[in-house]
Amino acid sequence: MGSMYRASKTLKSSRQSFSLLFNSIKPNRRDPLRVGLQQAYGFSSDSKQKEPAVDLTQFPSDKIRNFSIIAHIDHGKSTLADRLMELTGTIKKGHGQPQYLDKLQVERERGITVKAQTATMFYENKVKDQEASGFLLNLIDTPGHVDFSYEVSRSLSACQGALLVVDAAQGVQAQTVANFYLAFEANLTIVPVINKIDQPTADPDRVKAQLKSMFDLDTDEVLLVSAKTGLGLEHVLPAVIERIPPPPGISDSPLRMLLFDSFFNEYKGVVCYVSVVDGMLRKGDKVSFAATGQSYEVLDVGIMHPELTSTGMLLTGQVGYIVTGMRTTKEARIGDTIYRTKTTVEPLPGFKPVRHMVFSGVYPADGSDFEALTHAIEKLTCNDASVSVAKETSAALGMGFRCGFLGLLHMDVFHQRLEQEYGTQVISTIPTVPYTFEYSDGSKLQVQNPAALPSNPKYRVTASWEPTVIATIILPSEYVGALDILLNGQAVDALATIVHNQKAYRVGKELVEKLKNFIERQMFEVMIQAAIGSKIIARDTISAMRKNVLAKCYGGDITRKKKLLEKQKEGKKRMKRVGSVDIPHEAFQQILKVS
Ligand SMILES: Nc1nc2c(ncn2[C@@H]2O[C@H](COP(=O)(O)OP(=O)(O)OP(=O)(O)O)[C@@H](O)[C@H]2O)c(=O)[nH]1
Repeated sequence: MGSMYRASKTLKSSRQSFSLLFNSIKPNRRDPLRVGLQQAYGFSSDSKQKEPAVDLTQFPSDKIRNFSIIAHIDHGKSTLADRLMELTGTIKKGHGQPQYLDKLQVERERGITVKAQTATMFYENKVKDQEASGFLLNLIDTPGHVDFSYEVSRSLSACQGALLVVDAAQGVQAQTVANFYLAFEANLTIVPVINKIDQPTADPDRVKAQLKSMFDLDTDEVLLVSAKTGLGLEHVLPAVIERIPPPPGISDSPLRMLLFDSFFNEYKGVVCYVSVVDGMLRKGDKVSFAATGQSYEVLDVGIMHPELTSTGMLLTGQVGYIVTGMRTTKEARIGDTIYRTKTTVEPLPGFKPVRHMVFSGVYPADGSDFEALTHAIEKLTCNDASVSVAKETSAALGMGFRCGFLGLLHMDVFHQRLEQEYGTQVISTIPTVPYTFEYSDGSKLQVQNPAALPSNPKYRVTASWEPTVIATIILPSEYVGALDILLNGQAVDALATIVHNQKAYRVGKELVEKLKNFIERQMFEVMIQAAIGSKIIARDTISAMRKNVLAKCYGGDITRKKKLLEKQKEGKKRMKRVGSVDIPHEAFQQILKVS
């Protein structure tokens, strides 16, 4: 094996080999935007097959850590990835292009990540008095916007841990929660990182408390950093190495790899991003894809460092790419298991199927360009497996496709990528959600295109459904009024309601008024209050029925009359304090119906 690598021939000790390895890896100076998108993905027409630059045999599983960077949008994932790549010499410091891994034009123009990107880094970890030890770290930078969460969940499948990045001023946000649960459900070790501590409005203590109360994360384990200034960054990679477990695969088991992403390259065909779960792979090996049953020879294999770098092999636990000469994108099914041909392996679980939220028609702006659009969509969906595509024809627009997306931003980005990366001008129809119609014969029809709804069906439509969301809304308590209704100071739980702060006063006032109409007068005064916490926001009173205690008191003994009235008042006070207010069942129904 050593004979395959120039570097490894001269190795004397592992310490020496590590520094040799470092010297053999030059920071990549290419500017992906300048050299164009195809090259940014790694290959160009004049790119010759390079000698393997890295000897991966020095990195058995226990020297590997695979982790994602996850966060809410704009909390600084890509900037942190930049700093970590600089720290490890993977890219040159001040390479002049912030958010290096955001390579697509659409990402640069919009300032958001839409594609997860992997970078392999080499890092020498020094623990106190021990000798420094070399590690191979695979970092996956993920998008923050909810429309691209499929990218996040796929990336997590190639990792054992995640850096959960939170903005020190904004604190925990919606996608922090969603991404935390994605990582948690995938059983990953979570390393909490509070970023942007350089901001004047940063409040790391508040954010730490949020991380503790919402996710039960240990506040002592939270790293405080500024990806902008570099403050605290030296603690990140040692924490990754100490806390995140190495990949669990078995090196002497038959090869099993997970295909977790892919893209189409004009010169090489389909390039597959893989994570090696068990066994090892070398260039020239024959591999089969479980879902398609197709077999190929591995023509090139390597790592993303951060551009594609041939290594001639991939070992258990490593993340990299393979080229097999696959020409059609349909052959690469994301989530597929790749194994050595003529061996039998248990397929990996793959990914949950995508649920498309919006559908729209995509047609060539010039009707005659249908073929060009077909090719462009085929290639782009190779790099974005979350889009569904089905051919359709419109009387007005000719031949086109009905595409399913995860959201409106996803749809917009897809159109922009078709235009920018493949020069295809498209017309897209008004986006719609999928509807289900039930007919009088009991049959059901799912309609993703308004034009596909039969205008004169044989059977009557008896019911129609549109998608509904059962949602849990998590928001800071100051935005919610927990509106209690109190009768004589006692909360009536059945009437408590959660409303938006802005509506709380109106709703409280209305409920109090209605209660006044529906509750009958009691022997004592009834105070009706609407409250948010301890604050009373609306109030009214139902006066007491008055028993004529003076009825039998003839004559004009004013002192006795006063005494009787005082006694009555005292009794009512006591009743008001201890007595329960009688709300008839029907009154409840009426109040709730009206409210
Ligand atoms: N002040 C300050 N700004 C930062 C820091 N880290 C990142 N930023 C800025 O925050 C903005 C967003 O940073 P990105 O790295 O693109 O954030 P992201 O999480 O990758 O964004 P998405 O991938 O689109 O979700 C940029 O303007 C960064 O310059 C930091 O530590 N301090």
